[in-house]
Amino acid sequence: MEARNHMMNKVDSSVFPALDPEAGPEVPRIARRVLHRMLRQPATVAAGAFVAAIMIAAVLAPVLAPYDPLSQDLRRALEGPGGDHWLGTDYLGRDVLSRLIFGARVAIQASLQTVAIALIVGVPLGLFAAYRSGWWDRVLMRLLDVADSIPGLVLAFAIIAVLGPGLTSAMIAVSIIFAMNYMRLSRALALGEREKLYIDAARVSGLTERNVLFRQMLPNMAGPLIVQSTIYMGTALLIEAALSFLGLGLDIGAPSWGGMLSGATQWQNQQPFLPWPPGLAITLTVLAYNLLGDGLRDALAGEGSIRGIRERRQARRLSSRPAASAAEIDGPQAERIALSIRGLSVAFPTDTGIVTVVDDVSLDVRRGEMLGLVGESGSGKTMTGRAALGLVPIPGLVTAGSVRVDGQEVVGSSEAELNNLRGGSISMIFQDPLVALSPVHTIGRQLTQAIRNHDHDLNASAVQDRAVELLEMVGIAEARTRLRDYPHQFSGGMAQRVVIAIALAGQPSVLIADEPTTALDVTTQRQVLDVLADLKDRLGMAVVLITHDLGVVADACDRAAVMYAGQIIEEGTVDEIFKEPRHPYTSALLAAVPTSAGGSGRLPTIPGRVPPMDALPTGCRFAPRCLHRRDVCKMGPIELTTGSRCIREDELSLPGTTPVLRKKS
Ligand SMILES: Nc1ncnc2c1ncn2[C@@H]1O[C@H](COP(=O)(O)OP(=O)(O)OP(=O)(O)O)[C@@H](O)[C@H]1O
Repeated sequence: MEARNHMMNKVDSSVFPALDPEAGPEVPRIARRVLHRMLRQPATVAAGAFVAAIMIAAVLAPVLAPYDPLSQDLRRALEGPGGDHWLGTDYLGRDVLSRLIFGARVAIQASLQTVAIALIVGVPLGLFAAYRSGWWDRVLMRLLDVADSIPGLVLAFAIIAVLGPGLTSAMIAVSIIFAMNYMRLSRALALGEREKLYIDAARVSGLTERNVLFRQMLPNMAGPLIVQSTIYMGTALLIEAALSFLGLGLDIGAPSWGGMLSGATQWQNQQPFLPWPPGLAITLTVLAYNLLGDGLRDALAGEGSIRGIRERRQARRLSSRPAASAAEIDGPQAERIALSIRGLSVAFPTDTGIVTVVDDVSLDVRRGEMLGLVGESGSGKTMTGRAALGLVPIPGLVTAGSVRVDGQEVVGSSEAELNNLRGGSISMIFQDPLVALSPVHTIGRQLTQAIRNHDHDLNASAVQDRAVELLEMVGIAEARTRLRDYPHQFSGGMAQRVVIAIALAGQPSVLIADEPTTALDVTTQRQVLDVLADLKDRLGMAVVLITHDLGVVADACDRAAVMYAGQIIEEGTVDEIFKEPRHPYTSALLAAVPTSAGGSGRLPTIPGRVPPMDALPTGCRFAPRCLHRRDVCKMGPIELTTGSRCIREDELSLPGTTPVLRKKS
């Protein structure tokens, strides 16, 4: 609970668009843009105008209709179109135009009511099933499966049998069938939305379930639901017309398009024009509904989701914030910073509450610099690296802080913006190269694909040349020939070089290398580290080398940040960290590294284990394992002030070491 409160306090509502109280006004703006796009589609405009005209006719029927639609004049039966009766008269001498206008009322009312009932019933159930998941979802979906297995017509008859005959019962039956489809659609949409960061953020912030469902998720699902509704309106209208045609709808004399069509077919021989007005009204209205739905779908496709817009706006706002790092570091230094992380926290919702696994991490990595992010397993190194690319796995989320790559904010950026950033400004390589490469495509195909992703203008031979250049850059001999090889034809070290080459395709300024040498033997490790160090110098890249091996840090890095239980506990140059550690944890880690002095016997180990992230001690997180702990260490959180998170750093004189540097290959 404490962890949860702690996390909630840290949630910065400005980081999460969904929680932004100002997010509301985006919706009318999006609606305006969608409308603007629809107005540029002539077919959609014509369809919209037609539907609008029908709706106006339905509402104003008593004013617009020249005659009473029920008034009969048998002397003038079956007249063709003329001055008194613009669309002629039917077999009872009733004015066809007036009946058509009043018929629009029935058609519009039936379609609107049917769809409205279906939406009101189906969408909340679908949302609820997806959001709650678990047995709620299973029970609701099984019930739906049972209902779905009954043919629609049988189900409709069953409902009519219960409710009694008549148009209203029939349309309620149709509503229920539509509602089942809406339930499936909204569940599928909600399942997609539920996994997104903004929903986690909304949950974490303590918003009520109703608020999350209807204020956060529903607006982002509106597009497909509206499009589906226009299609169902047409279908409902057709069903109403068919029921009336068969005499199962309204009273036979009442003006409905289906009823008019039915009567007209009996008198078609005497008055061939008679079926045309209701027939055309039905066909054109259904067509207009569908065209409107198509146009709306196209217009929404150009827009993305409402959340996408909120995210873009948020990203703009974040990128207009002054960069803390730039403000804190002198001009020329600040310009050289390629990756700046400030107060980053990452959390995961778990059964026991929200667990913060990366807590208030701040780092700067300059161009041409390699920073070693070192720590025991589970200390939060990978999660920090992933957050830098906006790749925190679901259901984790960034709960606070900022990550800037080349000055561009990552936290709160939309997927589209992140996709531009990833591979371009920042790239990442992982531990096992063979998992990162597709086994069924040649290296050349994978490399050229990566190059094309970033440079669409290069022709085929330029792409090929660039692929060769990249392979040569990472030290692969006979590069042109090797482009035709598959990953299994490469050794582990060579495959890791290929992975690095692919990561370089977009000329990133920041490369996150997550344990890139762990899966390799010692000699190959050295070679891959040499490649990274060489690229960092030649290309001026900022490299973050994630590792649990201090030897690797000594070999390749300029600076190091030591992580423990989600926090950076010490930071400095490699020389400072190794020779004069200021945190007992760093010192204990160093004691476990082989030294140039050699020595006999077993290397010392650190007693105890890293505490679970949901049961951290108050005060210094390392205190329970620390040989230098005092009561003061347990009193409260300790800040990373002068490069160390040890409250006793001034009193302690901790032993360092001279690491064994592996031979350059
Ligand atoms: N999908 C997840 N759900 C819940 N917790 C997770 C998830 N992924 C990671 N964690 C937790 O986040 C914490 C940090 O994990 P992270 O992978 O960043 O550690 P690490 O220092 O990189 O460890 P390693 O060296 O083993 O990769 C760990 O406590 C881990 O249990």
